[in-house]
Amino acid sequence: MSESADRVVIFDTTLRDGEQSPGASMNLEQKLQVARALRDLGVDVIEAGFAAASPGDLEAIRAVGQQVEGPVIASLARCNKGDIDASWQALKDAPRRRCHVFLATSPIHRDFKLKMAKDEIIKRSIDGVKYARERFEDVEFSAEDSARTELEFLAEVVERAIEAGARTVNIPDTVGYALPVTYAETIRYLVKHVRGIDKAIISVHCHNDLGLAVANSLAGVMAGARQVECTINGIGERAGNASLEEVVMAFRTRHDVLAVKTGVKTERLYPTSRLVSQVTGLHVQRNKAIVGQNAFAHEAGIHQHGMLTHRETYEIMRPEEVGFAHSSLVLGKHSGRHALKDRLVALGYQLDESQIDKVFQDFKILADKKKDIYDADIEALVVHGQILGKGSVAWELEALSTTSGTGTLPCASVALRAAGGGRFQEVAAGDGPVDAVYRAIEKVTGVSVKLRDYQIASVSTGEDAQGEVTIEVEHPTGVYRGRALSTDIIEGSARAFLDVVNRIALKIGPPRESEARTEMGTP
Ligand SMILES: CC(=O)SCCNC(=O)CCNC(=O)[C@H](O)C(C)(C)COP(=O)(O)OP(=O)(O)OC[C@H]1O[C@@H](n2cnc3c(N)ncnc32)[C@H](O)[C@@H]1OP(=O)(O)O
Ligand SMILES: CC(C)C(=O)C(=O)O
Repeated sequence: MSESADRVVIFDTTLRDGEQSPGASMNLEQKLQVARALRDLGVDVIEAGFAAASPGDLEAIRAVGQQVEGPVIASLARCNKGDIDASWQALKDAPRRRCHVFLATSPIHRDFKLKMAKDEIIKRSIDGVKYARERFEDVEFSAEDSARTELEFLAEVVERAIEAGARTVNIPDTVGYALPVTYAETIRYLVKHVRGIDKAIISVHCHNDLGLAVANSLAGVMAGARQVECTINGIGERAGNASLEEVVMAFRTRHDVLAVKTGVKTERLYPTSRLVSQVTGLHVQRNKAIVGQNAFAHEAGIHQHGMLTHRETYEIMRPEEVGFAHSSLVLGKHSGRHALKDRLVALGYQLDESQIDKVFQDFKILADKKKDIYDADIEALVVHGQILGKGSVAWELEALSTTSGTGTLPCASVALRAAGGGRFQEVAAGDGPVDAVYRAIEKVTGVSVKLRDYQIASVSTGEDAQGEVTIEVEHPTGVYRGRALSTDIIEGSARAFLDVVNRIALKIGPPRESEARTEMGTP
């Protein structure tokens, strides 16, 4: 851990305070998986749990302590021998370990919860830190509910904890009550009034009950704190803790003002966020800063136009910095012509201005009805007649029959009508009836593709339920998606395939006369 004055220690408590989010409990394997990801992310301290909470938590802390090398591994403990002994049991074989003891200091906790007078709090804190120091070199003391504690008393407790051997003194805003200005005042007060404060690192631990956890943490750092306790995705008790990714990216993006650094490899933020979300089952809201699905997505036309001219008009961070693949311009009802034109070009369409105007009009009508506009929707607007005329559908399904069953080779016979006139038919065998149909269509059209994804879903109920077939294929000219609805799943599969073939035909031009196909008489 660097000792330089501008280095902030990142103390991750996803596995302890984060796990206190209702429903987020993790088993040993899951804790190990997250701990390894936190190590790869580059955090300095991992609080792996509360050893006295349960035998399972003790074992998980032990496993993390022994198997995850690099960061300091911490266990939380109340100021009592049992909790500290449990922490020692968990961490005695860990190469880098910390015991984190805590005791509440605020009047409301003293009077109602602990029923202890001020002098008892001081004695219990000193005893706890000293007992922990008999085993652990590295002891942190937290004055729980610091933000609602009388400043003079808080300073006294902190001073005595440092004298007793605490190397880190944590000043938690346990219930998220502080404001940036008051929290900064508290930290400044301690810096000024606690004798021996320079022997310890001041730590901040902020909860998000008023949505101020990150702002308060930053204010604390600006006032002199050099450790931030935080969690991935901001998970934690009640409204959560300060979000690690937000704190770290604020330091990085506003280094001009905050002037501190961390050891976090920011490009690991997004993958770590995804992992924690999967393991805990706690979804990340779409508009969550840094790691939400919308964090680098732009829908409004004016913003999209800005992004197309210069990314920094609407982005203060690069998505790659936090492990996102790229920014996205999402097409929707607020999008403008610039973004639509850009997408059309990306999809391979060379349309003139009047054609773009027409697509734009149709696009706005569609966007009023449909929340998400996919590339396939844009392609459908262009392909299905409105822009390039009915004749742009190169192939239409005329007839289809299949045979399949146990012990027989699945076969299909497909007849298609070509846009330029003529009815063509082919038969083919395949691994199943759908595969046979696809091979027959390939033979008729001369368009050969690699199927990447095939999905069928029921879109209604009952015996006449419609099946929606969606497919994704790879062709030398690109990746295409097709979709079709039918009560007959083989027919739906054929139509989805033709949807794709027609998109490809639009790009590569109409079928050549020389292509080998069997023309049939019109019935
Ligand atoms: C702000 C925070 O996030 S603090 C961490 C909170 N996390 C947790 O509580 C999760 C793990 N906790 C647990 O599994 C259980 O609460 C245990 C095993 C630790 C304790 O369980 P129990 O012994 O049944 O006690 P219970 O939780 O009901 O009550 C807490 C007891 O600890 C005492 N206590 C609370 N904080 C402290 C402290 N920092 N130091 C010493 N004693 C404390 C309370 O006064 C109460 O004592 P009592 O039993 O003599 O009345
Ligand atoms: C134990 C301390 C650090 C805590 O979690 C809090 O006060 O919120």
